[in-house]
Amino acid sequence: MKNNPRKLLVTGGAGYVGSVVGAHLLAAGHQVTVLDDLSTGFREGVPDGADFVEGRVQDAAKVLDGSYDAVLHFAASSQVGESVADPAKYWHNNVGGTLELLDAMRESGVGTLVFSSTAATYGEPASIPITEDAVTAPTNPYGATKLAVDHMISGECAAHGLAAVSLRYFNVAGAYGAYGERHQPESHLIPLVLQVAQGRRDAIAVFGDDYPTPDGTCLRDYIHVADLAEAHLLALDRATAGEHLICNLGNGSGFSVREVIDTVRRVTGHPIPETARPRRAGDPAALVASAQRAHDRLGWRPTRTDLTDIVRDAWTFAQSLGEDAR
Ligand SMILES: O=c1ccn([C@@H]2O[C@H](COP(=O)(O)OP(=O)(O)O[C@H]3O[C@H](CO)[C@H](O)[C@H](O)[C@H]3O)[C@@H](O)[C@H]2O)c(=O)[nH]1
Repeated sequence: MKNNPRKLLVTGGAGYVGSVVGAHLLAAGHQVTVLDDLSTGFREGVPDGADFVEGRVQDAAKVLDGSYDAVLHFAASSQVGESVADPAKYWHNNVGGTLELLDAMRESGVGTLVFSSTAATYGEPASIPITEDAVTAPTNPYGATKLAVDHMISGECAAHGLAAVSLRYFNVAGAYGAYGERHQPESHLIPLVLQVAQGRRDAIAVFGDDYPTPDGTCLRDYIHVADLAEAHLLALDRATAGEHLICNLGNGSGFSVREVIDTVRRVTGHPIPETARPRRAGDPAALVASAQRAHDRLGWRPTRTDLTDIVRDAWTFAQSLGEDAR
């Protein structure tokens, strides 16, 4: 139990990362209200013990009644491909929604924000590992909208003394108890490979095997969602009035698409057939984080860095979903 329990609004707390962070906040003794419109989240994702308000981020003013200490903001549209096909949806939901949230926070006197940002704000990296000083040149509207929100938050910190931390996630994976990854449609590598192991797909498509990487497939920095959650609790404690701290969250090591597939083979015992496909548009060859700043400023160190452990937790969660919930 924490010595200073706080009253927190968690937007998007019925989604993958929001539900896991919400569960960690509750376990630490905080009081949590989840605001989620269930457009991509699930009612069962709202962590046990949280209050739940079904609504959009734009409804935050109706919830923030002057009694809240901080907001953790996860609600967003987050599919890269969809953002290319329907950019306006991303500018409305991610930028427009956050603008209204920031207004509501200012008007009700909430002085602390932890924001779910992304590696997609950097675009194609000039070098790896990627530090927070790297050029931000997003290659799709999803990344552009998240970067725009980071700029909006910086302005609030400078003008009105908001205490804010943006956490730039690399490839979030794994599960935490009853809370895990469940997108519809699914586009992320690990849940898709697990669907093959469950017999729900015939094979996994490998998007490109001619990248300049050791085995020709893309390298990504997979970070366990429970490690990610712990960084949010630290960010909440360390946020400082008037400062916008931006920290990358990753393990600092890259795993290839082939290594992920091999790990799923080992964990599940399934042969996992592959089909070679062309490169997916906009995929950088390698995205690996430097999380040095998160260590220095938040005191954060990931502890579940073994890909086998990440895949095993995701597999346990995938198997826990009933047929109708998949
Ligand atoms: O069926 C698939 C799905 C993915 N991949 C490959 O697996 C790797 C990981 O792909 P994901 O879609 O799981 O993850 P991304 O790296 O594309 O996405 C991550 O980075 C994005 C920004 O670049 C967003 O932030 C997104 O939310 C985050 O999960 C990529 O090389 C991709 O090409 C395949 O080979 N086959």
